[in-house]
Amino acid sequence: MSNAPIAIIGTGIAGLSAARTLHDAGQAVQLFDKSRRSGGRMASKTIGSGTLDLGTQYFTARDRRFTEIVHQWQADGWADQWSPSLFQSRDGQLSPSTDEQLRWVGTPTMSAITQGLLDDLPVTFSCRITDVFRGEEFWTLVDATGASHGPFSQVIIAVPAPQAAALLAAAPKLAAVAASVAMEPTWAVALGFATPLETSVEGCFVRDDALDWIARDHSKPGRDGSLDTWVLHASSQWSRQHIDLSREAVIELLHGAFAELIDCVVPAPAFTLAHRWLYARPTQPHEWSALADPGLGLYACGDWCLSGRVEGAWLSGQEVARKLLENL
Ligand SMILES: Cc1cc2nc3c(=O)[nH]c(=O)nc-3n(C[C@H](O)[C@H](O)[C@H](O)COP(=O)(O)OP(=O)(O)OC[C@H]3O[C@@H](n4cnc5c(N)ncnc54)[C@H](O)[C@@H]3O)c2cc1C
Ligand SMILES: NC(=O)C1=CC=CN([C@@H]2O[C@H](COP(=O)(O)OP(=O)(O)OC[C@H]3O[C@@H](n4cnc5c(N)ncnc54)[C@H](OP(=O)(O)O)[C@@H]3O)[C@@H](O)[C@H]2O)C1
Repeated sequence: MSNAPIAIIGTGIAGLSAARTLHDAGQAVQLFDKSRRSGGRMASKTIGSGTLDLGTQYFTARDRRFTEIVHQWQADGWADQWSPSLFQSRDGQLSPSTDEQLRWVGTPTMSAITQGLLDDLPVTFSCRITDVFRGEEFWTLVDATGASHGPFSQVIIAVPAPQAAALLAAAPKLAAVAASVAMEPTWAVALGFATPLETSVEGCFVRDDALDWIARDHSKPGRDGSLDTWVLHASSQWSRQHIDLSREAVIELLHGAFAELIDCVVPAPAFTLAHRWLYARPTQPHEWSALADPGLGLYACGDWCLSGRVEGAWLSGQEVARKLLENL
């Protein structure tokens, strides 16, 4: 066994789930991410004195192992339950839609969970990996500036499937599996109101043309900030149809759909923001858990290997770590 560390590309929940387990098993890891901080689709956006969850809104825990770790995160102060006043909207009709489902969020921000998992593990941010190749014994990564990183004993690719396919070129079978996964986009819009809206809605499953989900971000536990903040998610279909629209136009259209849906007066927002998630969710769940070529030392994990949700991403990271340790 070599002393070279294991490279992990991606500091979303899947990459960090794997990283933490490998580190706890005594393996040296080195993480890379193209963003400036961890979280990926669980990232939080800082707005003045507050933050917003533009991606993941909440997560559920159905698997026993994930339920246990979520309770650990709660004990660590990284996560808490969110019990919004839930509604649904169908054919323009808004109605209460209470249920018994436990829903969790990171506290005080969604990214607290990945920040907690990352802790002091070695990481290089703002580093987009473009090439992953193997020499006689070790792996080398090349980033978008042309700089090389390595040597590494093994590589885990923990990025959305369409981005993983390119990085898996050294293992054509794994690359083909990743390339077969279609992922849908989501346009997200945040609105901040100086005066709280006069509605009891805190979360709403929407089945209309444009919107898919709205949430009163401010109602989540631990959120600060002076504005009454809302996050609106467009449906996959609407997002695909409007993929190249300007941010301003998307804000105007989704703000309009929100004002029609909600049961109160909607004044002009004091603050607006739009974000386009190109690879928001796989079109369908899979049962791969994780991809592995142990002979080469190349692995892949991510939500797209399982349920397309936070729980699936974390479980996929666990599985990739298990497979890698088993083959050392
Ligand atoms: C709008 C939206 C709403 C959602 N809502 C929910 C929800 O309510 N509940 C739920 O359970 N799930 C939800 N999800 C899904 C959930 O966010 C994902 O399943 C989960 O976060 C995926 O984690 P991951 O680690 O697999 O991938 P990611 O979080 O995408 O992490 C991949 C990381 O890899 C980095 N990366 C990519 N390419 C490179 C490269 N070439 N070099 C270096 N770094 C790279 C990225 O910057 C990113 O940090 C939502 C997703 C979106 C987009
Ligand atoms: N926008 C994106 O890009 C997304 C990517 C990935 C996931 N997204 C959403 O995350 C939610 C996670 O699903 P899950 O963990 O299974 O949460 P649930 O709350 O259980 O929701 C699943 C699904 O069930 C319907 N639903 C649940 N509770 C209610 C309720 N009280 N009233 C009405 N409907 C409810 C709802 O789907 P429908 O098709 O039945 O409307 C929920 O979506 C999940 O919301 C993903 O969409 C987004």
